[in-house]
Amino acid sequence: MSQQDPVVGITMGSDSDLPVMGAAADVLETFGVPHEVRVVSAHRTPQVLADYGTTAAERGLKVIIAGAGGAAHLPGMLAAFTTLPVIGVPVPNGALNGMDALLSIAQMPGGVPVATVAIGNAKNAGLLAIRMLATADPDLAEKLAADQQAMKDMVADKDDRVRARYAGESGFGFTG
Ligand SMILES: Nc1c(C(=O)O)ncn1[C@@H]1O[C@H](COP(=O)(O)O)[C@@H](O)[C@H]1O
Repeated sequence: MSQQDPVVGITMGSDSDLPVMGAAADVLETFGVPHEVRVVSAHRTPQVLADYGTTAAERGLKVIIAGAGGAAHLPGMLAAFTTLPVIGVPVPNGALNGMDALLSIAQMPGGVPVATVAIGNAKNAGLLAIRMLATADPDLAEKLAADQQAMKDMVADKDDRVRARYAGESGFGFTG
């Protein structure tokens, strides 16, 4: 397999999901994880979905991310066609703003698991895929650890600024 062969497949039910799903591609790009991005629909292109799911592992994919809105059957149907881990992203749209997609994706029958992230949180889907890959990739695990440390530093910074702003105002002897 060449260096550039995708190991993560990002799929979505429509190109209208792209503004949300782009965040998954962005985080994979940042971590240097080869990925592909496809529009695949359980309802509108069922045969393409079946082909994608059945060939994903033999094409070298390790994880599939699937985002869909409304009656979101894409992640579950992909999970039915493959043994690869599937991460579902409920895309917010329409009258129910993602609640429908969240329940469609999370409420899978026993035996066909789909990992589900929060409504619209494609970034976490990307990060979860990276965590899965990192279990067998020490370089990637190191990058994840550095990213986590940067987040800790950022929050510590915020804490410093908030504490400085309210220092001496608490009246409860708040010294932390
Ligand atoms: N939920 C699904 C599936 C599927 O689950 O296979 N295919 C398309 N869709 C969703 O329909 C919404 C509206 O799509 P359009 O914007 O194309 O009308 C999108 O959020 C898409 O994910």
